Amino acid sequence: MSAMTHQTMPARAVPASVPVPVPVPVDGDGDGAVRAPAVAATGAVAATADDTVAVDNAVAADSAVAAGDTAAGILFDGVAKSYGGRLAFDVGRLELPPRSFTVLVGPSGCGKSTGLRLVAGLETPEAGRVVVDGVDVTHLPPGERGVSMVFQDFALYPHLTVERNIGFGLTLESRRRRWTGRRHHAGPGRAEIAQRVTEAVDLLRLGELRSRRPGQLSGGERQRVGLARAIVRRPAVLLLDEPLSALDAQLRQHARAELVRLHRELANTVVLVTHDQLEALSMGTYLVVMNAGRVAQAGPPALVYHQPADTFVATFLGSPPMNLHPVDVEARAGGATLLAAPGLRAGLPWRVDGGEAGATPRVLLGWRPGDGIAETVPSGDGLAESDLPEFGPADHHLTQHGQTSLGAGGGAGVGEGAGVGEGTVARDGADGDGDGDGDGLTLLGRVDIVEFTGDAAVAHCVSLAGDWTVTVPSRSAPPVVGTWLRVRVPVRRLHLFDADSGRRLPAPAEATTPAPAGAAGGPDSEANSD
Ligand SMILES: Nc1ncnc2c1ncn2[C@@H]1O[C@H](COP(=O)(O)OP(=O)(O)OP(=O)(O)O)[C@@H](O)[C@H]1O
Repeated sequence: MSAMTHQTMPARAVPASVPVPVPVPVDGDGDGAVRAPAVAATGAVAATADDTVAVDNAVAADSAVAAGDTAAGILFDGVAKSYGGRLAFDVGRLELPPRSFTVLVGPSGCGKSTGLRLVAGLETPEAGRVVVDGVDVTHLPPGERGVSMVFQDFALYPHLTVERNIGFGLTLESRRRRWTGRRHHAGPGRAEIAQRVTEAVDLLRLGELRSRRPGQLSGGERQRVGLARAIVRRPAVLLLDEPLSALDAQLRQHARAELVRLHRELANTVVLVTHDQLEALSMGTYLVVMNAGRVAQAGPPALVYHQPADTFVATFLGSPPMNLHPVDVEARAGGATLLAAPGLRAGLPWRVDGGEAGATPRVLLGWRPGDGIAETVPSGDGLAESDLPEFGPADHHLTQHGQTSLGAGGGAGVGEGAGVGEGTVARDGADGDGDGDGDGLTLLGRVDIVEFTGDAAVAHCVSLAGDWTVTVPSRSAPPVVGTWLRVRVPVRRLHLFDADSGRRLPAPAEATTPAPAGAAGGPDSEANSD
């Protein structure tokens, strides 16, 4: 990840590994003659005598969009970018909604930063178009795209006060226009710069720090200055490349809330890159999960969490990750299905089939650790598959002879009841509450490890159906290593995937639920229609 802050960016690609200080003047004539302040070993920008560099050309203020006109959506249309013959970014079609807080998430090296750099103009794609606010910006210089970018460590000028750091880009802008004789479109004057800096200072609550230098600021304060420097340009699109990664856990949590608030106040489009799935789920209004340069799934975070398009998304989002079990599929009377594996039974009130091919698919059954309702089984020794209830209407009540409930899971998932809502994912049987009519999963396992996480205990269990984890709220008695647990999961919290392709096998209720606008699904969907 590059170490630096907000852009006026160089028109040429800057290697990701080279920290680029800010603001970097636009190399408008394309000769590469952009000089930037030296970067100290720490990643902070060192002062140089000539950090206001002579440059030419049209500059960012031309494209800085007025605050009231910042509804810029972003479209990747058949965009491909490779390095050394290896595709780093390969997206058929992906639309990031205007005014969204979009989060790009995925494992290291999956192409998140490349996507951001393609929007910023720091990279040029080999194929396809990047469209910002309806304008094809693929071949526009960075400074003419109406975007600002904040990098990982906010690299501030150590010799300048907070106030001057924030206003630096605008001052540079103003001088540059004088030098290049572009008086027909004057840069911001002193009064305007002062006013815009004051606005940014107020927005980021930096009033008391205006006269301090970066060395006198905490990490969180430096982050706010970095953001102020980006937003002072009033960008239609604000690109954030892991800006929180340098902060400690407490500051990071605070900074997340600040970013969400900032987005609300600016009402612009924000795109944040992170590899932190908690950040991805909690901050964004739109989520793009990437894998190996491609979009695995895009949509509102709650939808992506509750209806993951494939096993990659299912296991990448959520901590601990979703449990997956290979199961046998058996059709039952009345259009129902029994899923079975050693020590595991699940009844579904719908038929699982292989679509037009008609073949029974090989299936992976998934459930989230927070969705399981765990019960200890005191007479656990010697428990076996025969202890599982038979599939059928009378077999779903598991509270028998002295079993101890370890808490009510089944519905503690992220986004519960929000956005996607019960209606879109519910697929219960007749009683609609997910635990009736013999439906849902019952699974036996022996507790191997217990992790205390504060709010809960996570029991790692071994079973004939594979290893799995279940989360038990801390108000319940914690599971004990070596004992047996029986876990029940309501049918509406079960996930099915094709064992060969890994793709989701949607429940009937999902198939009839209209997807929210722009909520592209998995690899089959528009998001990767190429
Ligand atoms: N300038 C470059 N030259 C060569 N390869 C590059 C360059 N920039 C990125 N890559 C490669 O492209 C792929 C995608 O990189 P990218 O930085 O977009 O990933 P990322 O998802 O942001 O990763 P991380 O979370 O680790 O920052 C990686 O395999 C990376 O090694």
